[in-house]
Amino acid sequence: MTPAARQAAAIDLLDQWRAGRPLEAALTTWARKSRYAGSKDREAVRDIVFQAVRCARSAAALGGGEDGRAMLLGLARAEGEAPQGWTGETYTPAPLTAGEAALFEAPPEPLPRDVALDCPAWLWPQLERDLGADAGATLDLMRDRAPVYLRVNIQKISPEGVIARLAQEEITAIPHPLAETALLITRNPRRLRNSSAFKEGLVELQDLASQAVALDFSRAIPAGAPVLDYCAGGGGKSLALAALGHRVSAHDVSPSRMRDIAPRAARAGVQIAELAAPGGDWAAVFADAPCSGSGSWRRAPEAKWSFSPERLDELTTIQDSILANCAALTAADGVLGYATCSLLRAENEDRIAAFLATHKGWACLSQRRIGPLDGGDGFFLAILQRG
Ligand SMILES: C[S@@+](CC[C@H](N)C(=O)[O-])C[C@H]1O[C@@H](n2cnc3c(N)ncnc32)[C@H](O)[C@@H]1O
Repeated sequence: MTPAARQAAAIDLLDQWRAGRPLEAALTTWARKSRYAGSKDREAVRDIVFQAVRCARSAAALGGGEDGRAMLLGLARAEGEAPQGWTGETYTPAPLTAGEAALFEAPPEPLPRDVALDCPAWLWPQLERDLGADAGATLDLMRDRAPVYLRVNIQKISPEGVIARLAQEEITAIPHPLAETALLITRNPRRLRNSSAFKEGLVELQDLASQAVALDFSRAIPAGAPVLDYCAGGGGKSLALAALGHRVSAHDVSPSRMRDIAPRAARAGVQIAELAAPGGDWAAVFADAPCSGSGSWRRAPEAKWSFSPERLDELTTIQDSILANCAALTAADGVLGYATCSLLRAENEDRIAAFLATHKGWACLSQRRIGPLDGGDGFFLAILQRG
């Protein structure tokens, strides 16, 4: 496919997204129907679509409309160059109209700050308050794709060993100071899933901040302590904690979300029990609570635009009840870790304050925020202890 033909496909997919279709579903159907599209074409179309969604507000403002065509014109205008090859022939977009061509005759006018930062209008005052001096730089960074990190399974191999193994398959990775298990992939990240190191369970794909949070929680509890991972989902934190030597039991309100845990654990060479209805007194409970996901909007940019004040209210209620449930499962002197991948105080520090106000005998030992400026997703971790 030519670059213009890839853009035509992206325009169609963005129109479907604007009409309410989830991006992944639209991309999957397109890839299935477009037998002429090779793997490089599929990757390129996906990259264009995701970049346009990350920058949906500024792209629409610069492109003069909300549809996919206007969004791509807006992205092109931000780059300072009119799109090439839009002739209307051989599956390319129609030529620019006079009005569209005029957009490229003058430099773009300055946009309001929240539009330029591609932040939902209602959320900007909160994020500006919660992130303080880092608000602009954080949101600006989140207008681009996220770096790819892997977690070294240190039970099986050292980071240096992984770097050498991956180099044989032309994948380059370098350490990151935020987490000793983390390597940043600097070349050929898309090859990782097919690499022998991945297939042999020597590495997992996992964001830097998730790894830092697992390491922090592990350090806050006795070495090898059993852990109840109360919101285990696909098992990212369960696997990271198991690889740090903990005996992990996983639970999720939706057991089907845990279906990947068994094969991932088998690949990593660890055991993780799955509990439908956990009970008892746990010395360590970890709650990676459902949240806005605002710290990972680079990876899941649709969520940025579908998030709403009503959903935030729903989430904070769920987060409070998860904290209360986990507190009831924690033994005397036990430790409870509460984590989110949210940038919002309302889902983080405010939830801990509300918990402490209603749970006597509990103390907060530490709270840590990790931001995209640190290199990975945004994350929050509070370590609580029952007295
Ligand atoms: C942020 S995700 C977990 C991600 C996972 N820990 C990982 O590292 O891959 C949050 C999970 O919480 C689960 N969840 C939502 N409400 C819950 C509840 N009331 N009790 C337990 N789990 C819940 C969701 O099904 C979802 O899988």
